[in-house]
Amino acid sequence: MILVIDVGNTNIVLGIYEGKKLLDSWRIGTEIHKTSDEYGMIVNQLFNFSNYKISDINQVVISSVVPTAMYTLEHMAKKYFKCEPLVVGPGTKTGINIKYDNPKEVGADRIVNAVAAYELYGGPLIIVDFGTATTYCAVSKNGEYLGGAISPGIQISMDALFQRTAKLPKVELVKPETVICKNTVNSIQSGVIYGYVGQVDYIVSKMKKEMGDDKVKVIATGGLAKLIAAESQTIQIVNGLLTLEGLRIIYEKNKQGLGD
Ligand SMILES: Nc1ncnc2c1ncn2[C@@H]1O[C@H](COP(=O)(O)OP(=O)(O)O)[C@@H](O)[C@H]1O
Ligand SMILES: CC(C)(COP(=O)(O)O)[C@@H](O)C(=O)NCCC(=O)O
Ligand SMILES: [K+]
Repeated sequence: MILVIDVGNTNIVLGIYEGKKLLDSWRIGTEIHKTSDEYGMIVNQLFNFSNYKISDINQVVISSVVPTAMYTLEHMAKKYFKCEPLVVGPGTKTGINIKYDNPKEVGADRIVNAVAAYELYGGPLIIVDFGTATTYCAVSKNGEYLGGAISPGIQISMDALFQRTAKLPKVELVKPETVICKNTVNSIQSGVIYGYVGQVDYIVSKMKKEMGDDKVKVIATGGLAKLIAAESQTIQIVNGLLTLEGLRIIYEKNKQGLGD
């Protein structure tokens, strides 16, 4: 069994795979001040609760866009799982040819998503990941990572509105019935959610045009994917487990070189 860990700016998602099968997954908050021992104890409790043993795991695979948390989790893997974790980065085999100006600059989560989506659905495709930030990534028919776009995430857009105004409250991210709203709470929900749907459909349509292909598949993932996909005209597939799947596939591609 392997333990895969995806460290985002808001959440750390952990999953256990046996072969291709995801046995369990958990989501915990990303806290850069937590120590490797604290993370070790959280993982230990999650394992205990679900009746898994730390010793069942023969490899830990990590992708992170938060460097401090990555070092902490690497250390956690060494200390508690007695293994040298596979950390997605330069040198990791992915099967994806990165066409970014500087390939090292691309967030590991974006690469991992691209690996998963390309393997599961085939290219050409666009991945939209609704995390802390929203990322758009284009992958060609031949598996080239063409690049994409990054915008402020839905929750942080909403948080900024609350923080920088005197009278606007913090509201729940739910879709109001109508776009024209008659109270402040619904008006904010309307602007943020329908505005976001517009952003997604506009960017995806422009990306498709630049890719010069009508058969581009559009896959959404991340904490808030379902909310937007329900309203979007361009998103075709929602796969909330894309990053975990990508980590499993990357493990398969790299396991020969690992010491177990
Ligand atoms: N299961 C969920 N249901 C609804 N919202 C979620 C869920 N998981 C995460 N979120 C929200 O999605 C946003 C972050 O998504 P996530 O994909 O975990 O981000 P990151 O990868 O950047 O840590 C946050 O605003 C969080 O509150
Ligand atoms: C864009 C991101 C902040 C998204 O992270 P997330 O929302 O998943 O926490 C992350 O992928 C990142 O730090 N990327 C580096 C810059 C780039 O991809 O070009
Ligand atoms: K993410």
